[in-house]
Amino acid sequence: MKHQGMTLWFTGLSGAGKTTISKAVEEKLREQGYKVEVLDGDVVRENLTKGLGFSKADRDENIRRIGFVAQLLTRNGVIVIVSAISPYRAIRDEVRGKIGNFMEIFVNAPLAVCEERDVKGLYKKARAGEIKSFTGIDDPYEPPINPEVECRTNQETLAESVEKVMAKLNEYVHVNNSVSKVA
Ligand SMILES: Nc1ncnc2c1ncn2[C@@H]1O[C@H](COP(=O)(O)OS(=O)(=O)O)[C@@H](OP(=O)(O)O)[C@H]1O
Ligand SMILES: Nc1ncnc2c1ncn2[C@@H]1O[C@H](COP(=O)(O)OP(=O)(O)O)[C@@H](O)[C@H]1O
Repeated sequence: MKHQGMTLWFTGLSGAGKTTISKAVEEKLREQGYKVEVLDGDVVRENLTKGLGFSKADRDENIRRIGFVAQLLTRNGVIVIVSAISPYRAIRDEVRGKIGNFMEIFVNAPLAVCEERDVKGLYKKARAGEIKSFTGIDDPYEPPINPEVECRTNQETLAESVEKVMAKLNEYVHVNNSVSKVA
């Protein structure tokens, strides 16, 4: 039987919790014996999409390239975890269409909460005008309309967010019985 994988696509503002939740999900999946690869916006921008900026055209190109790699891995039985702001709905829907086995996870926290967290100090810089086109400040974020999972990270614990993602993934695995484990 040909095994297919699945792409778990985490989208949301900077500081919403994409990396935190996706790392915890990655750990759980590895414990359970799944083949997992992680494509995190921050890391991917140092290699696969090095040189791209934050204009709409560059963000779309970033997402297309990430989507392309995710597509290749997904059709070869890997669970791909993508963690990228991916602020534009149309390009998220485009990669969803290409990948097929795709779960969109909206990591949702109000801008004020993300800004208060300011994990990397970037909101402060954006407010000071030192960074231009910062998502949520002077650049758009288009929330998903019908995501498979929504994690409200200002209202639920990390464990609850992780559980929601795992539960939805298990639904897919049981319906399709097609996500492969490491032999
Ligand atoms: N202008 C601007 N807007 C948003 N984010 C910025 C910007 N400049 C740098 N950064 C840092 O880059 C990370 C986002 O990269 P992504 O590849 O996820 O962005 S995108 O999906 O192409 O929109 C993002 O990482 P996260 O905080 O983990 O989301 C920021 O650390
Ligand atoms: N329920 C939660 N889920 C995820 N992160 C949370 C949650 N509650 C608080 N946080 C905190 O929010 C911050 C999110 O940062 P990060 O995961 O780097 O965001 P992103 O990858 O979206 O930029 C971390 O400091 C994390 O500890």
